[in-house]
This record gives sequence, C-alpha cells and structure tokens, in this order.
Amino acid sequence: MIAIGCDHAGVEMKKAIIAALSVQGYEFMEMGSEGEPCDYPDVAEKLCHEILAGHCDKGILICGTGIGMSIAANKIKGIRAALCADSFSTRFTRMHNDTNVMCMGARTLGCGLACELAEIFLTTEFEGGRHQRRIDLITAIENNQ
Ligand SMILES: O=C(CO)[C@H](O)[C@H](O)[C@H](O)COP(=O)(O)O
Repeated sequence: MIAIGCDHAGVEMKKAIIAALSVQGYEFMEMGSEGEPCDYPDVAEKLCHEILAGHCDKGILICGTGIGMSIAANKIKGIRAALCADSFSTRFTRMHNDTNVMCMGARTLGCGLACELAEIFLTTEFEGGRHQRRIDLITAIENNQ
C-alpha cells in the first residue's frame, strides 16, 4: 500500500499518479486535499504516521514546490523524505538514502514526469552496505535531539 497526499496545489498530480500506477497494480491510500485549500504540514504529518504505523510501505507527498512537504515530513522521526525532480536523484535517493517518502512540486513538474519519477521511486531498492552505516548515523542524530 502506497500513501499519497497533497495540498490544494497538488490535486491534479495526485490523481495522475494514482491513475498511472494503479494499472500497474499499486494500491493507494489517498489523503489530503480534493481541491479545497488546506495546509501541507497537516497532510505530511498524517501520511508519515500511516507509514510509521506500518499501514503503508512508502509515501508520495505533493504541494506547490514539494519543499514545504519535505521540510514537514523530515521533522518526523523515522521518516526520510526527498524532494524529487529528476530521475537520477530519485533513483539514488532510494539506493543510497533508503528514503520512505518522496515529495514533488505540482507547480514545478509536469504530471508525466511526476508519474515516471513515482515509478522509479517505488521500484528502486536500497543498496545497503556502506549506505546503511550512513543511515544509522542519521538515525543517531535523530535520537540525540
Ligand atoms: O509548501 C509549499 C511551498 O513550500 C507549497 O508549494 C504550498 O503548496 C504553497 O505554499 C501553497 O500556496 P498557496 O498560495 O496557498 O496556494
């Protein structure tokens, strides 16, 4: 199960991703705006807690730029969120950072690219090895707050 959430800026992109990836067999837990104005931190917090509770494997967050969503999501212990705008970074943030949330900007990316990036994010595996040591260092920073 993939969690997907947006504020009012990201409704069209959220729908496009659900439509494109549902046909590949992905199931989505949808949350956030259906068009009405809302505040992105509330959506980010709700989505991240669905992941931490084990109800969803990964999350996709969409706002105007993706930046506010990524700032909010990264405040939550256990969440590693990346702002994704190109295929190389999207692939490597899974391989090296083991990110569990991707954030995208609906006012900066087209829906076609967003669907492609979402597919890369959901299909790319974490490499482990030396990257796990670095994730552990991030977790240690988190635990020292
Ligand atoms: O969080 C954001 C920027 O970091 C998002 O782009 C929001 O979607 C944006 O701030 C919403 O702005 P609006 O003027 O209320 O539509």
